[in-house]
Amino acid sequence: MLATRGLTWRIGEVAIVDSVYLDLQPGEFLGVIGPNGAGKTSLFNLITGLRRPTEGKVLLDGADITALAPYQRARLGLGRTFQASSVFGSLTVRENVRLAVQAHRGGSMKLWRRAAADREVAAAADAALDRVGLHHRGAALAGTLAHGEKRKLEIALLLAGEPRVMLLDEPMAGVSAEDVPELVSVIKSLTGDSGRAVLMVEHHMDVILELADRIAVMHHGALLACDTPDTVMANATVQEAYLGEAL
Ligand SMILES: Nc1ncnc2c1ncn2[C@@H]1O[C@H](COP(=O)(O)OP(=O)(O)OP(=O)(O)O)[C@@H](O)[C@H]1O
Repeated sequence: MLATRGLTWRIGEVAIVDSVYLDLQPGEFLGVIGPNGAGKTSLFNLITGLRRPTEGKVLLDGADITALAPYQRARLGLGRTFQASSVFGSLTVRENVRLAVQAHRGGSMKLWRRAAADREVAAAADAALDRVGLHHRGAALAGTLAHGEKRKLEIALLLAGEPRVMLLDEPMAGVSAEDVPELVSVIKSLTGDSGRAVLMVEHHMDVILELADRIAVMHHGALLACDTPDTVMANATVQEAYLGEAL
């Protein structure tokens, strides 16, 4: 579904991302881990098109999308979580999601069928809010949400774009321990239907182990291992890379 082929990003002589080959199957959940500075976010940026690789390719359904802009990749079904800055704090949660649905469907809405389109947008937004368990907070101002709720809203905004491949960059960041299990179950449900694939960077190993079908380990920009959780955890090279860090 999503693949990278020798994906490389150099700054001067330094390879921040070093010849990474990844394959993501439909319905698969791939966790990306690695010590701080390993290149995980940079890899994400290359896949979503925020950065252009020095070498290598990104493929979606076998088609080379390396030269496409982020919005073009999003249209093809590659979505990443919105950063908090793309949430309008002074609008309600429901209004934020409706805007995201509208932005996604924009071109197809003719003025004469405006009322019907509005109903469709509202229904899609409500479905996304239901999906992440935020329906009851629809009328709250987005700026007043707690961290865990904000992360859920970011996922709802992503769902509004109907992505086939979702990239989540540290979805647990800033979330209090008591909110983690609920967010994990929301994220778990994302691959449950429709063959949607998820690529997730996350520092919490317990979260990765609960969610991931396979784990890719990055170290100094390169892929150290990419395998089932059990195999990766038993890998001596991976343990060495994490020496001094809790794995
Ligand atoms: N624009 C840039 N210019 C120079 N160096 C950069 C740039 N972006 C990233 N780096 C460097 O590349 C390396 C990888 O950074 P990156 O953020 O991708 O790692 P990461 O694995 O996501 O780290 P963390 O887990 O801390 O978020 C780091 O050493 C970082 O300082």
